[in-house]
Formats: sequence, C-alpha cells, structure tokens
Amino acid sequence: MTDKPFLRMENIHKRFGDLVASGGVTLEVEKNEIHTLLGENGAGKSVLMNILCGVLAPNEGQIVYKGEPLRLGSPREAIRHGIGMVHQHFMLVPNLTVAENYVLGQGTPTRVINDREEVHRRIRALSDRYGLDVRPDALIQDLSVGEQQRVEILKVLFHGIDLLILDEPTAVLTPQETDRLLLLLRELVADGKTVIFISHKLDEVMRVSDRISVMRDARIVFTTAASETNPRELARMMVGRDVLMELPRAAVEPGRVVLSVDKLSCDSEIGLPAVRGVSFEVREKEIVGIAGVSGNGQSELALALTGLLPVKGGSVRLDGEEITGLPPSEVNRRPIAHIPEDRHKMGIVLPLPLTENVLLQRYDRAPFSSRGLLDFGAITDHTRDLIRRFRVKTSSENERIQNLSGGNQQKLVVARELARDPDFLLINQLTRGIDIGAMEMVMQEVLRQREAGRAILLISTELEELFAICDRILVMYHGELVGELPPDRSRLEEMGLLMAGHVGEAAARAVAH
Ligand SMILES: Nc1ncnc2c1ncn2[C@@H]1O[C@H](COP(=O)(O)OP(=O)(O)OP(=O)(O)O)[C@@H](O)[C@H]1O
Repeated sequence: MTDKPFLRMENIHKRFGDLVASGGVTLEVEKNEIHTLLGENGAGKSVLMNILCGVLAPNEGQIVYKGEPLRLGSPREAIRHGIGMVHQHFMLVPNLTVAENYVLGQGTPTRVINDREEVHRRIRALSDRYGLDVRPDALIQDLSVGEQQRVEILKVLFHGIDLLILDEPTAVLTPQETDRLLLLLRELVADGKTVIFISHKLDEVMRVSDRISVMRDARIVFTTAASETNPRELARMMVGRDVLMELPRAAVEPGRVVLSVDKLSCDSEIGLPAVRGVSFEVREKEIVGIAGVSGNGQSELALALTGLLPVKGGSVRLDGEEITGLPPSEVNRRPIAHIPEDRHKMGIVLPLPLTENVLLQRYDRAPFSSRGLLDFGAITDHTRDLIRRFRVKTSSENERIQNLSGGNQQKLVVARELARDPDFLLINQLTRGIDIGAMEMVMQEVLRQREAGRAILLISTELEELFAICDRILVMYHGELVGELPPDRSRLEEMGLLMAGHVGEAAARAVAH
C-alpha cells in the first residue's frame, strides 16, 4: 500500500475572464471510494470535473493520477486513461441506437467499431453484469430519462473506465431509479472502480458516500468521511449558515377561483392516454401541489394547461375565461407564468445572453418596449434586479446563459417567471439543480407570491418541496388524481401508497387520522 492517492488534483486554477471558477483547488480521491463533491450553485464543481475529464484545460495546477502526472487535451484522452464522465445533461444522439452512440465515442479500438456483433455482445454482457437493462439496438429517443441515464453510465463502462464521474445524476430520476443507481455505484466500487459523485440531495449523499468534500467559492473547504458528519453540518459547510427548511407561512384565506380544470384529458406526444379526466381548482393565495412518481401524466398536464399539447376532452378556465385548446401564443397573452420541467428544452435559449432570456415572450410588452422599440436600459435594469434578488452567479447580464452553472440557470428562470406578475403560476419542478441554501430562498419567494394573491400549481417529484410550501397536495397516478392530502408529514405513508396506486389501503390509513 503506497501513501500516494489514486488521484490528486493539485492547486487547480480556472478563470473565465474575471470570474474565478477554480481558485486553487486541491482534491484527493482514493482508489475504490465514492467521493462526493458538494457545494452551492456556481461553487465550481462541474468546472473542476470538466478539467478532470479533459473538457476544460486549467490555467494552473496539475493532476497526478495513478502516481503519474496527467495532461489531458480532450475527453477522448481522458477515456484512454480510464476517466469518464456522465454530464448533467445527457450527450446522446436521440435518433441513433444505443450501440451507434457508443461507437461514436472514439475511445474504442477500430476493430470493435467495425464489428457490430462484437459491440452488441459487449453491451449485453455489461448490461447483464450490472443489471442495467440496456438493449443495444434501442433508439435513444424511445427511452425514458432513467433508461437514458443507464445508457450514459454503460457507455462510460463500455469504454473501460476506472474512474467514473457523475454530475447530478439523480436530479431527474424517480426515487426508485435513484435507489437503483446508488446500488449500482456500490457495485461498481466493489468491482474495483472509483466514483466521484455530485449531488445536492444530502440524504442520498449520506447514503452512498465514503468521503465527502465541500466546495465553496471555487475552493475545497472541507473533506470528511461520511461516517463522521451529518446533513446539518454539511449544509452549514456549504452555505456558511444553518439551513432551516421549516419556512414561516403566513395564514391566508384562499380567495376566488383562478384556475378551474374540469374533466381534462389529453394524450402524450406519442399518442397514448396521459391525462384521464382530471378536475381541480386553484384559488388566489393558494399553493396546490401535485405529487406523483414522474411519468404519471404530470408533464402532459402542464403542457395541456399551457396550450403546448392538444386537449382531447374537458375544459380549462382561467379567471373565468375558457382557454381550453388555445395555442401557446394566446395562452401566453393571459396572466400565466410557467416554470417548465426541462429548462433546456423550454425555459431558456442557451446561446443567448441573460438579458435576452429574460425578454423571451415579452419583447413586445412594457416596460421592455414602447411603440415598437426595445428599451435596452429597462431590459438591463430588470435583468440586473433579478440577478441581485435571486443571487444568480454570473459575470454580467450579458453573459450567455449556457455559461452559467445549472442551478444558476434554474434560478434565472424562476426569477423571470415570478416577476411576470401572473394571476396563475404553473411550476413544474421548482428546485431542480438548486442547492439547499438557494432552495430555501426560492421557496420563500414562492410563498411571497402566494401571499401576494397568486394562484399556484406546483407539480413536483420532491415530496419535501411539496410539504414545505403547499396548502394541499393532490396525488396523480396513471393520469388520474387519486387523492388529496394536507401537507402533513405524518401522512407520508399514505402519500406513498397513493403514489403507488394503492388507493384502498391509503383510504384505510386515512381513517386513522
Ligand atoms: N464556459 C464558461 N464561461 C464562463 N463562465 C463559466 C463557464 N463555465 C462555467 N462558468 C462559471 O464558473 C462558475 C462555476 O460553475 P460550475 O458549473 O462549476 O458550478 P457548479 O458548482 O457545478 O454549480 P451547480 O450546482 O449549479 O451545477 C460559475 O459561476 C459559472 O458561471
């Protein structure tokens, strides 16, 4: 046993203009461990990992890997050294098969690339070994998010990696998929691999990690064995203060009905029944939650409410006006704000600066334009105000939004939508990718919207988020609303039963309350 670590990133500096993303980071990772990187949004976790996998070059510092200095010119070189990364946003080509995607990564010897049977055989063998359920000839576009995640992981294994980096792999997974992934990571480590894991979810970090390092302001400030810490200490190390999560809620009486949905039905994009006759109302000064395992019609419900998916039956009324089936451009003229599930697909335009992303769908409205002319002063002032209020980490309002960290992109989308002054606020996954300190701030902002009289529908797979801010929670299962519960943590078990479709059992538990 040598005392040299498996990996040492030493005094790593990375600057983008004036912005310091790594300010002299030193990180040591031992062979055969799961080492978690924690830190606030924009702390520099992804940048550091992008340096380790050859996507970015550091300005200073060195990497020593397996006792040798490592200089990487590209991800391909990193893969050749056995280092592979699964990024926050999947990098698969949707209209190619799994096997075709794998051989696109050129780290594989040419002989194998040319031998389709051999590629398929290796994929099947790895899939069987780790129970990944990946079919080599499946088209990526036909796979669920969880399946695509497994395809990404198997891709890295296919290239023979020893050090696997996963950047927020559980952000879009269901709790069941997360459990499965965490087990897989332990199996990989038992098989001699080493894992670096990034997540904002402290419970899973505590469950899976051997050691944990916390980044703050572009540096590592704390490294510990998981067995010697707890979520509270980790939160404090990340954010620099205690994080409460018990948010003060003003007692307000719900007012008039703002959104009224009656027997609404719609199909999914591939034509299967997704929402089956759901009815509910959302009133002023009320946050109504929709809980459910993802894939039970919640996404389609959000799209149907905003005109992005055709309605098959039923009606949607906003402020008493029938808006069922209106095209998105018309819905957008109504006082609705929408925080979408997938910010990259719907929330933002990556190559545009923050100012123009704030302006999306509002370029023809005061205060951003008057008499057909854009008022750049007003746009800049408004964007700066959002950046300040929501503590979005960016070098300036003119930065392209793609250069912001994932959590900071989400904060900007939330800030933009809350500032629209809507009557009805539709939120599908509020805190996806957001760190725990910012999560508290964002949830407080949503509560403020409630007090200001908005009607809010919060669709979420995060039960903690729903319990923290909702007034009542509806549970969706197989396209139907199967129950309603108060946001009372003692009813968690009932909620779990409803989410799994065990309506009768849940009703039996409810009698006990
Ligand atoms: N290509 C780039 N150009 C300019 N700035 C960048 C670029 N890439 C990253 N940054 C900046 O570097 C800082 C660190 O970003 P990074 O993505 O590493 O954060 P993170 O810790 O992974 O955050 P999150 O938890 O939100 O994913 C951020 O302020 C980000 O805006």
